[in-house]
Amino acid sequence: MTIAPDISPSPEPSAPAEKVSPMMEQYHEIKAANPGLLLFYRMGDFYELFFEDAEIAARALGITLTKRGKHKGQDIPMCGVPVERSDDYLHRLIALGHRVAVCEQTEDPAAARARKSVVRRDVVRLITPGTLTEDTLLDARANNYLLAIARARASAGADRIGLAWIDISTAEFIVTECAPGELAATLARINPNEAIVTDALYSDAELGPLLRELPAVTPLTRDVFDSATAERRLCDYFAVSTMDGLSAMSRLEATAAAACVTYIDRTQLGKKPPLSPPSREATGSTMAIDPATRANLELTRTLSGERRGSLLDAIDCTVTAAGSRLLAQRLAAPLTDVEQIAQRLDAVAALLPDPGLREALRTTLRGAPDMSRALARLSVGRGGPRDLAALREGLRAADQALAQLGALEAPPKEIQTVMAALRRPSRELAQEFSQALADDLPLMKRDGGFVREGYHAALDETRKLRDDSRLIVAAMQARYADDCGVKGLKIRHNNVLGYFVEVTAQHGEKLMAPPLNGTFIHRQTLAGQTRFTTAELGEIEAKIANAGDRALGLELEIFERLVAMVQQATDDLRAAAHGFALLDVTLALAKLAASDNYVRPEVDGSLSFAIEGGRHPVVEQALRRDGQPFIANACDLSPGPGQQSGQIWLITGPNMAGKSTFLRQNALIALLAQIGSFVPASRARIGIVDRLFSRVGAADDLARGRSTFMVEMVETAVILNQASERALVILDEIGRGTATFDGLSIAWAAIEHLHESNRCRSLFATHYHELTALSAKLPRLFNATVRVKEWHGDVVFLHEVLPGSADRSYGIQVAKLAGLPPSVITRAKSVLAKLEAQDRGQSARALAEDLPLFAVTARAPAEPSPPTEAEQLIAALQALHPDELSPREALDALYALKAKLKG
Ligand SMILES: Nc1ncnc2c1ncn2[C@@H]1O[C@H](COP(=O)(O)OP(=O)(O)OP(=O)(O)O)[C@@H](O)[C@H]1O
Repeated sequence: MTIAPDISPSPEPSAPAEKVSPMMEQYHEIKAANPGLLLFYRMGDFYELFFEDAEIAARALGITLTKRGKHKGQDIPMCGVPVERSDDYLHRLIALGHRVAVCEQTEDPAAARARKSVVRRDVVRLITPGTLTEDTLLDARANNYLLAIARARASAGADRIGLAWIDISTAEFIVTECAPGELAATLARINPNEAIVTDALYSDAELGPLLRELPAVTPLTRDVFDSATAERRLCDYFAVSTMDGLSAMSRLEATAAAACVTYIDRTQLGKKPPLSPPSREATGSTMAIDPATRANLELTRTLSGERRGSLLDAIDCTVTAAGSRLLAQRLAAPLTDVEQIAQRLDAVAALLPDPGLREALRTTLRGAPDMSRALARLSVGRGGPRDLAALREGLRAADQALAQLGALEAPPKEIQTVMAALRRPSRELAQEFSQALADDLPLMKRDGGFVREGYHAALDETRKLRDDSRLIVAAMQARYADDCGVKGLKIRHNNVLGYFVEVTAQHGEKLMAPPLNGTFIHRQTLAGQTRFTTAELGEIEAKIANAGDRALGLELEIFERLVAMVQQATDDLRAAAHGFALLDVTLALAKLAASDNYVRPEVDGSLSFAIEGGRHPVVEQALRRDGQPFIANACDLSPGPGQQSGQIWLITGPNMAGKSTFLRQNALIALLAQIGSFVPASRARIGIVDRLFSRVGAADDLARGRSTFMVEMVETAVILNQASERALVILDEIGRGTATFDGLSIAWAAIEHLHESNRCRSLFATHYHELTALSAKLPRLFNATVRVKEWHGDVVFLHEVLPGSADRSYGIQVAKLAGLPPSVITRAKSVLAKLEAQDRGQSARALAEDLPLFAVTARAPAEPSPPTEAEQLIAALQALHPDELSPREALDALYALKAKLKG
């Protein structure tokens, strides 16, 4: 989805002849300064939207569209949302990919009235999907990324893409580069909430459609992506004179990174949320998983879009939101570095044997609030007292966790990292917070009452005055009644007179006569009462009225002082917050390993893939809930003796036997191993997988105008074109979306290609039993089948994967189980009997012997002819990047081109 085209520019300024109200004039001015954003224009207790904004918001929020006045003779459409419920509405607009400018009244309306002009207003913040910090607008368990995408053009096919992504709610900042062909997988991995790109990239024929599928894309002008000023903008943001000491980045990565900080600067209106220095993700350091594979394997969402039932849901035993976010990040980006994976596994292994320690630590973590998000809010001035308390509780929890971790004899490296991180923040901060903050805290600092009694003497005194006002007035009333000898004398308060003394009319005379009239000043005579003030009452009144304001003022000062202390300690606090997340994930994986009986995988640089007793992590849990066992199965795709490449298993077997489950479980085991988790198996040895491909099931993609079969072929094409030896490929029923022989032929050729060209470890499930004949020709192709038993004409699923091939699909038996009418079942059986008489298997075996191997014809590339002069010139021109040339270099390049022409 995209936003910019949704929101037309503000209405044109009206013709001078037409009278525009000052308010509308102000509206237009502010709107014009914030193009592409919905303007929330504050009017009293409402944010109002006008013109197209109102129409968009009314449609998106389902609220009433009304009118207010006229503009150029036309009604002005308007809709409004109440300020106190605006978070709700903002949340919905942001979720739809809109961006909002919040415009507040910046002066007291009374002041404007006195000036006889419109209330001053200003945009106080821009809210966009990728730059949120408010808890109410964020999903606690997911990261909220803003992603900038920059492109460097190069000669044909060698373009590069630079990416930088930031979660300002947690300060994470990462950069990397990829090839355009890898962009889809990279976007799927990062899963940004908002992307910013140049106008050119946004409308690029090849990459534009990919970008427009993201939840929100904002095209921006070139200056934001200007590589020449990138370093300077980054330096400005981090207040350093060179980025060299902070981060090593390519020019392209720096361009994307600078675009991110510029956009943040703009949306936060100059406030600079603290960010970690950009950390560079080395190309190839994570397992590449394209969007189709992620969807097919249901990593974070099921195919129907829910978290429940996904792998993440099944393995997420974290107890904190930050832990849950980190686990999701790890799942999105499994590692390819053996050493790093081993470190994570060591940490899980260290926490595995002691369930008591694990539970104690998890209890501690449950009490540790989301420090990183509290920190981010405080640093952009949007934090409240509860954010300070979150840091206080976090530091307490850090001490507790450190004491508990002390029980580990030799903590492995990752746990040592956690411990070092938890030790970083100074404990004085925690002490100060404990002394300063009350037990019950208001959400907003402006509500006051968050500073603990006894922390600040002047505040205590002021509060006493405010709180004791009733007692003081009551005492005065008693004294006055006594002095005047008027029992019924009362001190009352209203907005006109403030505090005043009131007596019945019959006593009024007495107070107006000497000597009492020296003290009591007559103010008002009503039908039955007479009212007076006194100098003393006036003084007390001023004190009481000011006391409330002063108490709040003092509290706000204290708040700012505490926030300044936090800002000093931001890096340490952030490190501690990350330490908690790391600990939470490690504990969660240890708990999972213990409760679901997972083993530590051996991960190395080989091409092995040997799983014993493998299970599907999600299906196993689901079956367990129903009291059913999961049948464990082995899988070995490792190169056989004397072989250089991994094997392909061709799995045949009846419907419902468990083929898809088997395929997916092996992909998921590889993935879990490489995020550093134990795996659902009795033994697993996995040589690093650099890319995971899966083509499972079929779904129409009508939104993109592709039929089921087209989707299937597009995804298969990606695999056959891109999978290298280190990939793991899962193909389920390729070719089933078309006529039998077309499908069989495609599946046949695809297997040959995988075997001869890709040479990667693969699992291929099919109902085309004819394909099993291929194993006779392809030495690394291995037939396996899922066993069933036939019993009184019905089929019993055993879910055991064994060597060999199935002779039939038992489709009709499964259809019977599904409740197809008996007449249809009987008819289907007789049709099947006729078809089987034709014995397709026989002819396929013959075919396998007759056909020359695919590779022989397909792999020999045609000899390329030498490039012509024109082609050479074109290539030289394509290799030139005018933006990156000095005038001198440009001139030289021109001479060189001329020389080529002459030559
Ligand atoms: N190893 C297993 N142990 C226990 N139950 C299993 C196992 N594998 C699969 N099942 C059960 O069998 C059901 C069907 O499995 P699956 O979808 O993998 O079959 P399939 O062979 O791919 O079927 P089809 O060919 O019709 O697509 C699963 O939903 C699961 O409940």
